[in-house]
Amino acid sequence: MDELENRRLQDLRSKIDEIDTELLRLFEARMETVIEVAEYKILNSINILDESRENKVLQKIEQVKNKDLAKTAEEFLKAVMSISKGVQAERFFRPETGSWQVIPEIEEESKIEEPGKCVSGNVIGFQGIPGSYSEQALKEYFGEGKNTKNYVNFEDVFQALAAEEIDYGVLPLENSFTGGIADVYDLLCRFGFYIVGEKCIQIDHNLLAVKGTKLEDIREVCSHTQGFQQSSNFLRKHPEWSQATCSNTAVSAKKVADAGSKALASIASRRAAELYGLDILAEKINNNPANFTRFIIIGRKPELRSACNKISLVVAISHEPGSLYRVLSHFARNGLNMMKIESRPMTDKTWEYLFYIDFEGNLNNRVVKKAVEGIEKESAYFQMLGNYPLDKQDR
Ligand SMILES: O=C(O)C(=O)C[C@]1(C(=O)O)C=C[C@@H](O)C=C1
Repeated sequence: MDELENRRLQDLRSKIDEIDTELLRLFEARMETVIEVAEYKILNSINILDESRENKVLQKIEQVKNKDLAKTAEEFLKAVMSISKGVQAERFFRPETGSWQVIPEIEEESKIEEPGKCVSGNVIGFQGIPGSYSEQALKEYFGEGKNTKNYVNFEDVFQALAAEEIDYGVLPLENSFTGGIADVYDLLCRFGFYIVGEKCIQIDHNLLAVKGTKLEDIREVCSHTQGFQQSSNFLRKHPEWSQATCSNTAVSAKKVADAGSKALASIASRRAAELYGLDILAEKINNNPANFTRFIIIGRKPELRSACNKISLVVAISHEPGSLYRVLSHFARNGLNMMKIESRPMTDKTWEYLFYIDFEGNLNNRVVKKAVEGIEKESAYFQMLGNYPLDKQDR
């Protein structure tokens, strides 16, 4: 190659370099835009694949002046759209559930109703029956006089939300004495719904029985497992009492009232005693006088408002030295306050764990967003559970 030819090649290559720089700038802009499109579509339940839009995009090849390039221009656009869909899928598609998921960062604040001020037509579900602590949390969060529906099991509340029978669900997530409520954590992951609020309530358990009952009449106590665990010191003083587990503390109070037998007692709330006409034989029998349960409000969609200052997410990390450290380093590096981390065994993988993490922040904040993106990249599995206003009693 003579020197002249060599120079010509160099010139052409530097022209290609300039074009590539420009192409990469445009590529980045397109990918950022298709991610925004995906976020919008997921939040509005619109399919990612839109063939009619793709056909419209392909019509742009008419703009190509060199008609010899029309066919390859079409291939180019098809490839770009294919890459775009790959980026959308990589970022948002969760193959394990077959659904799309978005970090709730683009919802416009003005459009969102605060769950506590939810429109009158909204129906709120809870587990248990009237007099349950879940109903108390519901009333304290949403206020009195709302449309409510109650369900036998925690899973029924999730199913009802999925079937659009209810708009929100209220569920206990953790107790200050007994810790996390495993079933609710597992259901949160399985259904992929969002936490949109929380309410902490003080739980005071009481020993209830039909009117005129004395302690020595009792043979059996019924309650929810949490009621038993949180009152274990009191129950230890009565080893002669057998224990019967009910799906809910209020259900146990109703059972005692229905049975009408002095041999039966229940551990439940003061309101349950009032509702089912029972006597309180012993007040505040919980081990810890400061016994709190944190309830979460779940919804089908994330609800991001400026008042949201607490984020919950779940991650699975790879079996590699330092992997948990790398996930947690994003909190330290970005100066974010981690409030809780709890591990739960993965149901389908023995000795592998999911980590539930709560920390302070709002997803519209650039630093928070950066940390969340970093954590997502570092994790083998990532699920955003929600960004919601912290209930101050949780501190
Ligand atoms: O415009 C959209 O709806 C997009 O999601 C973007 C896009 C594209 O890459 O242009 C990707 C997927 C759809 O099938 C259609 C078009």
